[in-house]
Amino acid sequence: METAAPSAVIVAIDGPSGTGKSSTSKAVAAKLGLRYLDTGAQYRAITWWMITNGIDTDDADAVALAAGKPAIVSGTDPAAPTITVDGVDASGPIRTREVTSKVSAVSAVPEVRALITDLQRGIAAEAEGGIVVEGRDIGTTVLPDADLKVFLTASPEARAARRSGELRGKDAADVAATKEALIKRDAADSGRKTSPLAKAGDAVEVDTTELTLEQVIECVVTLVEEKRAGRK
Ligand SMILES: Nc1ncnc2c1ncn2[C@@H]1O[C@H](COP(=O)(O)OP(=O)(O)OP(=O)(O)O)[C@@H](O)[C@H]1O
Ligand SMILES: Nc1ccn([C@@H]2O[C@H](COP(=O)(O)O)[C@@H](O)[C@H]2O)c(=O)n1
Repeated sequence: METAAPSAVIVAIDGPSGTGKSSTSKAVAAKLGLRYLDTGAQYRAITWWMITNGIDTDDADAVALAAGKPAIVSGTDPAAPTITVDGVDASGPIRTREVTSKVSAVSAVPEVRALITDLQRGIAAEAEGGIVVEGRDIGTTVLPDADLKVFLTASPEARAARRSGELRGKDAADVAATKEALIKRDAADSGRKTSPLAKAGDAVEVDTTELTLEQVIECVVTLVEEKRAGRK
């Protein structure tokens, strides 16, 4: 499926929640003139549509039956990524706590994964200059022939502190609750049967716990440049 132009580079960035996938991928894509795809936003979008349309997100059969109904469109400009559902801007609604708590159940449904995976492969194939695609199963399932695969990690403590700081300031109770929620989501994402969160065998693992965001971006940019140089 990866049929972009010969000079194009396809980069897959996977990892658990809060490891810095979105921030890193957007910045790397912007620096290198590549497109950017946030696949988590697509799973959040279909989850938001299920909730809005009264589908019980714990009922896998009902979710599977409805999965083909919403039209999900992702804009891949790293400076201004967009996501719409049936033509409606969903970028705000997909970030609510309700969607975050239900997205793992919806994304575990094989029919949902099949549809979203097709969508992702189509977007990658159309990105003539190349693309950075971030998610949980990009290197293992969606784009197994990606030119570069990166798997970001960070300690649960670092990830919770980052997320809590983002929400309301670094209160100890917030950090503990956030840590529990992200561990629970990672366990669900890693434990599902269909394309679970996993590091591809040929992915480069980068532990970001002690790194600044700028250092992680620089590290990935260097890895992409090394790949490009090796292809000349
Ligand atoms: N190396 C880092 N050091 C400090 N803060 C970071 C670092 N990387 C990312 N962050 C911050 O951590 C938060 C989470 O980052 P980001 O949204 O990029 O993670 P993610 O892996 O895409 O998360 P999710 O999978 O939950 O969407 C953001 O506020 C981001 O600015
Ligand atoms: N390739 C992917 C990407 C995401 N998911 C599911 O979506 C959830 C939300 O992802 P965020 O990156 O926006 O936090 C995530 O917890 C997964 O359930 C996925 O399955 N595959």
